[in-house]
Amino acid sequence: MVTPSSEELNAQRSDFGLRLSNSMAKYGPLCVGIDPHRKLLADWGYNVDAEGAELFSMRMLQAASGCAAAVKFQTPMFERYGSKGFEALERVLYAARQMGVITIVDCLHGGLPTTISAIADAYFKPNSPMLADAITLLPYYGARSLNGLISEALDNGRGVFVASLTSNPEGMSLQTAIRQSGDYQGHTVAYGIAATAQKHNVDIEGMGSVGLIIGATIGQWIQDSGVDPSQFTGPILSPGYGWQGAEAKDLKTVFKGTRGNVLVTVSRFIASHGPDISALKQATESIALDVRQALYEAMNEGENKEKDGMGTNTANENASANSETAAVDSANVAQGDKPKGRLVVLTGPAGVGKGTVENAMRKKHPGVWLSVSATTRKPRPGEVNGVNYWFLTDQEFSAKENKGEFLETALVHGLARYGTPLKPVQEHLAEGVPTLLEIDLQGARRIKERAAELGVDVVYVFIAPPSFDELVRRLKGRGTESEAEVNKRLETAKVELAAENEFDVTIVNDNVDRAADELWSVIAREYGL
Ligand SMILES: Nc1ncnc2c1ncn2[C@@H]1O[C@H](COP(=O)(O)OP(=O)(O)OP(=O)(O)O)[C@@H](O)[C@H]1O
Ligand SMILES: Nc1nc2c(ncn2[C@@H]2O[C@H](COP(=O)(O)O)[C@@H](O)[C@H]2O)c(=O)[nH]1
Repeated sequence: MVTPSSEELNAQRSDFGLRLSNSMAKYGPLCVGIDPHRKLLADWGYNVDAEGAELFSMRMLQAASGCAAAVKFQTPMFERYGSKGFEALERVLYAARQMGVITIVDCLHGGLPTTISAIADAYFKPNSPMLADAITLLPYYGARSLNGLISEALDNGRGVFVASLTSNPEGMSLQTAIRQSGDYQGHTVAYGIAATAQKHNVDIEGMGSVGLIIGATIGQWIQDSGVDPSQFTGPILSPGYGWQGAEAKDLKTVFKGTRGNVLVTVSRFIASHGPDISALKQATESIALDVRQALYEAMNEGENKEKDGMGTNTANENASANSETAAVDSANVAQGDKPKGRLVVLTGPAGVGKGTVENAMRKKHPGVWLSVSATTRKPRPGEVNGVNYWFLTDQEFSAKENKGEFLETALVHGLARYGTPLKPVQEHLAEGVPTLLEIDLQGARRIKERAAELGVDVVYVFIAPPSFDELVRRLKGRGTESEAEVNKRLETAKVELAAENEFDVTIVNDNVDRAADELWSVIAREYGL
């Protein structure tokens, strides 16, 4: 008899952990929270009832499909409408299954084993009315009280997320309390919960199906809890990003050294861009890139962790849970002796597709860091401060310029000022992180003048359109500028096109994927990747 290899066994798995890690490898670490708050329904012009909640949810689902790894529904937002609310949730879950979107039902159930075993019938069985890929659980009847329900989930290829570290201050004092007896005596309550959950994941290659909930806002409290997310091999669901106050730096603090198993939920920030579907999609894509970048950096902080008391594998041994490309990039980028590559400066006429190409490239290679410029122009719908640009007033911009905080600045199209913050560029280059700027021709020329003085080596890349007519078509088709602004940009474009020979490399953007691959090959060559 031929014994199947672990790869073959893994390929046969149809469990939640594998489905989710495949989805995260494809779409990144974002989970769209679908929470039909009453205020959002009113803002979107919907009735504040079960029907409004359903319409809202269907639209959010549409925005998330193809942009996020999973969606999460908060049951109280449906339950408030009684049986009609549950019917709405059933229909939305059905739609998600038809669309192939992974669903998490945030019902936070917990209780005595005999009582909560009924929950398996509600969510895990093939003919369950609200069949979901995973649900959330509260472990405060004791983490082992959940074992029966977890077994039912695993037997049906489903998963669970057990609340471990929530972000409310009162929750923290409870969760960091020291256990007085029993298993994990002397450890915190949260540690015991995490260690009990981890036991279900130990023999699984890659990401397990029993996850934890760890709030992104807990910051340094993570240390008091004794829980080390980098040692956990199930998925970690992390609420609190954006609206509730957590930023990229918080993800880095809490999830230092994790290996691609953190799923960040964002809800109100995305919903606030609705109901327009393209604005919702754009907001989802922006935040997805932001989260991906922050978690990638978190992954690289905390390399070489040793085994800890949870008896789990080390972070590096669990790299297989990670997205393929991120793992490859990390192996190459995060080594001790990092090559110091040249700064990559990307320029091209307005509307040629610089942003589109560079986004496509970074989706495949999240290890590339894109500088976030400052600008005095107003945000477009869906643009996010700190993600697309730092949106500054004229006074704020001038103050920073006077303090020498910019590598370069320019008045672009005679309409607004733009500038590259100097310090983050220097820091990323010093760490050997592939560093990319997307700036206009004046900025590129200014960098040429200053590069030697700053000790920065630069490779200049020009993105060209297949033809001028196509450039006009793209610029007008984008629909984000008035006719006067489009004309202004086309004027600048003529000057920029004439400067192509000042650049080291030209990439013709006739096809986004191909141009993105070309851009990556320039970066890979520069940084020895
Ligand atoms: N290869 C391509 N084929 C067809 N359309 C494209 C291609 N690349 C980008 N586009 C489209 O062209 C428009 C402009 O793209 P994008 O906003 O990325 O340009 P940009 O160069 O970053 O602009 P700006 O200089 O104003 O920042 C968008 O609508 C985008 O979808
Ligand atoms: N010189 C700089 N140019 C920049 C910077 N950031 C962006 N840009 C360029 O401005 C135009 C317009 O951009 P848009 O987002 O308003 O359409 C485009 O050509 C960008 O490349 C910067 O920091 N410095």
